[in-house]
Amino acid sequence: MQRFYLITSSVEPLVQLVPLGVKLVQLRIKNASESDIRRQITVAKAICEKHTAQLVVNDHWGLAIELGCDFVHLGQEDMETADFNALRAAGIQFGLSTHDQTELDRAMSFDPAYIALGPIYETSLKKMKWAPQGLNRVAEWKTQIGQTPLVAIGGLTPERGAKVLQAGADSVAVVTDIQTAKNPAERTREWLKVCG
Ligand SMILES: Cc1ncc(COP(=O)(O)OP(=O)(O)O)c(N)n1
Ligand SMILES: Cc1nc(C(=O)O)sc1CCOP(=O)(O)O
Ligand SMILES: [Mg+2]
Repeated sequence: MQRFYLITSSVEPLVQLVPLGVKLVQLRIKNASESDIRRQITVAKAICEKHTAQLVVNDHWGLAIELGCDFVHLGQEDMETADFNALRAAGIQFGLSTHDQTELDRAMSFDPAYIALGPIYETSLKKMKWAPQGLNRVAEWKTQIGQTPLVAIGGLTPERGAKVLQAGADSVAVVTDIQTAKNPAERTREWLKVCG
């Protein structure tokens, strides 16, 4: 699995960042109309195909099927409504969010392409009911899930990302650190270096 996992809130940053060598990208759109989400997924898919990057569509599994995407990310609430049979029939891989043991047990029963654990550190992106998981929890999750890839998310910076990878994560997912960087391209290069 790719060690650096870039998540953006819209398709626009992908135009600049994917050509830098980012190979795993999540489009995490909130609060847009369905037609605009459809447009953004279509553009993101074209950019990722051109640069041989893997696009992961967050939440919108129905549109992912409709638009011929091959990877989605689902949280625990998304899992309530997702049609896993339809996803499997369409050959779409899925990654699942987890925050505690109950969620991990549930998620593993779906045989996901990866398990995400968060928030590793405090995040300013969204209000969360879980305290920061910390590095020991990363190691514990990896021990439990074995060969299933582990994605760590929440409050990550390049410095923290290196420690999280060392603790056992296979991949580090990042939103705010790049979204709010003065120079997102420069910051992305830094991440790519840290993730080797
Ligand atoms: C890689 C990764 N991990 C976790 C999440 C969070 O998913 P979810 O809990 O469904 O929350 P939203 O992102 O939809 O607000 C994620 N998107 N990606
Ligand atoms: C979207 C999201 N989900 C999380 C989880 O724990 O499931 S943490 C998180 C925010 C990650 O963004 P940032 O890099 O901005 O902290
Ligand atoms: Mg979700």
